[in-house]
Amino acid sequence: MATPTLQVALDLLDLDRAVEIAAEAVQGGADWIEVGTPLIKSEGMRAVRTLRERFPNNEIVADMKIADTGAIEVEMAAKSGAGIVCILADADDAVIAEAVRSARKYGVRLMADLINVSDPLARAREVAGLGVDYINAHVGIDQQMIGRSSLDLLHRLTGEVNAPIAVAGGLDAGTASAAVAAGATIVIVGSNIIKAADVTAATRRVREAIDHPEIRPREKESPDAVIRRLFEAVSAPNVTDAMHRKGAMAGIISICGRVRAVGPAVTVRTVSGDWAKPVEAIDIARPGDVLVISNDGRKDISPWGELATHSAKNRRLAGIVIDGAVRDVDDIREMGFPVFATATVPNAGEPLGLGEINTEILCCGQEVRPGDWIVADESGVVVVPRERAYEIGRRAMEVRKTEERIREEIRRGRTLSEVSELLKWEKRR
Ligand SMILES: O=C(CO)[C@H](O)[C@H](O)COP(=O)(O)O
Repeated sequence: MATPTLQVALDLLDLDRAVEIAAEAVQGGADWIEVGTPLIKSEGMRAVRTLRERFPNNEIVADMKIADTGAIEVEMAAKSGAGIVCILADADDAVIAEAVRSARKYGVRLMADLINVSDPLARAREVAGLGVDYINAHVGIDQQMIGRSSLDLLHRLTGEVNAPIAVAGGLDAGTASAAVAAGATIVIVGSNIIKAADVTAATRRVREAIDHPEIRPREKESPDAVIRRLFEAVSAPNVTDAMHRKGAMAGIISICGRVRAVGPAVTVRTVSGDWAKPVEAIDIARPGDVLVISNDGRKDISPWGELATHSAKNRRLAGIVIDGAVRDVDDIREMGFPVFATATVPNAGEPLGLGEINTEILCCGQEVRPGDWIVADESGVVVVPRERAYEIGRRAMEVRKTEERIREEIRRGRTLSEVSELLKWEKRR
């Protein structure tokens, strides 16, 4: 088997950062350098020219995602120094045919990207027939976030298409290795290399994995276990970032300081400090659930205290979130159990049995339904609609990864303003 090609995808906005990251990736064993679509949109053909000059020994791939004017876009990329130009397989045959003619004229190769193609196998065969050089089994970044898999797409193509197959879409060392074992000859990795604090080490891990490919049995995890794993790895701020600043409860804090609670909500609506329903809900909740209680925002009476916390802890609940007050704070702190509340007050309520369990409630300004996911830490409490929990978990992980690299660049001496090119990207009016 020929050595597979490792292509690093520079999906960044800033050319200086892209050059630095590319250098580290090449040191780790990347063969081809892809000028990612965001970089091309941000910096234009200057990005292709610069990377060509800085990396004379590496193939430069221009991810133009061509949809129209095939000839001129291939010409631009070729004249700027790209050796391979990416076109959308979804483009009309007329666009692909023109791009192929232009590619032959300027001595470059074409890679057709199967992103969003409804019948990938049929289209892959067609574009290969039109003269495209490589087929890219690509699942795009937004598609990955809702659970689509590039490996699944790859499996539909290998051995069926008369062209070398590249694969892209959320690959890491493990999935890259499996992709080569399944027949991919070009492995494209973006996020899991370029967002790493140590890009060289991350590239090396992928290099090593694809040079010794193996099919590893995929871990069987339930959807809820995957969601929990994702949310446990991120912070509440990562989650609100992923939700475009939505989902955060207002005016609620952690009673025990540095604790976290992650889990699906069991909701409780109670009235005027009545503690019957909150305590009944402890027995209804499953281990790992978060009890989310609305007490009409009343801060003068506590429907929750130490004994309830003790009981919740015994039942292995993940935490308590209450739009209202709690008491016995010193005992709760001693238990170190995650309780999030809007106030503390020593007054107890009465067990009257008013209210409801597992209905939609409003908690600190956010609607919470049974089964919505809660991510709470010292920064606050975020509620994630249950139908978007997987997607938001994936997006929050990407936020976390992006911050890892930025943190590393700040550690190396840059300011946050420089790393994020603040002046360039301030919103123009
Ligand atoms: O073309 C792209 C997005 O449209 C990316 O370059 C490609 O998906 C690889 O990046 P990642 O590994 O982060 O998915």
